[in-house]
Amino acid sequence: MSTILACTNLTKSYGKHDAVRNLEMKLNENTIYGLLGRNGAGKTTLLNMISGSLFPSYGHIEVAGSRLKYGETPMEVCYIREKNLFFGSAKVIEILQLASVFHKNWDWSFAHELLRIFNLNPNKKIRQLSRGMESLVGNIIGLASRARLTIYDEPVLGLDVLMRERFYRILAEDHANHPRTILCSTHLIDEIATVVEQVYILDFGSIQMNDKVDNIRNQSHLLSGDRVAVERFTDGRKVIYQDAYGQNVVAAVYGTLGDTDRQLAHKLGIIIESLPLQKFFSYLIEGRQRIE
Ligand SMILES: Nc1ncnc2c1ncn2[C@@H]1O[C@H](COP(=O)(O)OP(=O)(O)OP(=O)(O)O)[C@@H](O)[C@H]1O
Repeated sequence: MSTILACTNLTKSYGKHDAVRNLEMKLNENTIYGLLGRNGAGKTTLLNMISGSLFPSYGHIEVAGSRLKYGETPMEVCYIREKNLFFGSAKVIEILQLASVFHKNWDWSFAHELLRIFNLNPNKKIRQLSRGMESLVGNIIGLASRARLTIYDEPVLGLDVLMRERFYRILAEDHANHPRTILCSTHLIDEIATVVEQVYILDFGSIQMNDKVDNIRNQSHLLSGDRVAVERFTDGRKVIYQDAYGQNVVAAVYGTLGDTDRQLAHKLGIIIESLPLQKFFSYLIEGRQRIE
């Protein structure tokens, strides 16, 4: 599979603080990725660099094989920011008309269909929209642009659960018909897990892990039982988080557990449960583990 985006040794410093540090990222064509990280992890800084709005202190970015130059906006990228910079006095339709100029694969019939699906009046002014409706304008641009690389920074912010589900469903359906790469930054991992194939987890400006969602699901487990038994079982395994409650211990373990492992756990009185992705993400970040 060919690469649409490659970040090499990417660093962005503000004074002595590295918002992004020695970051490596490679995105394949036609894949949907999630970018996860807690507040201040460096997600927006990274996305601003990929979209050409911010220049790295070190390292470089290649989009579709070309190295991004200072001040250059990559033509293949459609970036939908967390905080849109739309003119308040412009109408929704005028914002879409402006966006269509910058994206050569723009699909007007799809854009009109999306306005209808999301109940947005094209003649309303941006300043008359609610926070969620404004997010929807950005989401429509991201979808209708059909760019080779679409980047969303928190696309469902301010959307109610119905609109969030609708957005993710349309994203998945449209991606199946018009494959392209989508990178979606979010805090809501469980919601996005139904559409993303792979996730990058960012913490303190660096990638903590990068894996397929299915692998994470199959390999993350929550063990609970007597402290001695759990410690014996987890010896030599990748423990991403551990907490004690008196004599009992709860441990989050990353790795494959085969039949023999499960039989041993049963013998030791250890209960094994699968770990929801959101919980895995919290444990990984709280335990500050890096999974290679
Ligand atoms: N212009 C700036 N000047 C100084 N520090 C900055 C600047 N922009 C970002 N930072 C710092 O860089 C770090 C990363 O910020 P960034 O906005 O990229 O995080 P984030 O993961 O997008 O957070 P959130 O999820 O809260 O939006 C933070 O510590 C932030 O304070």
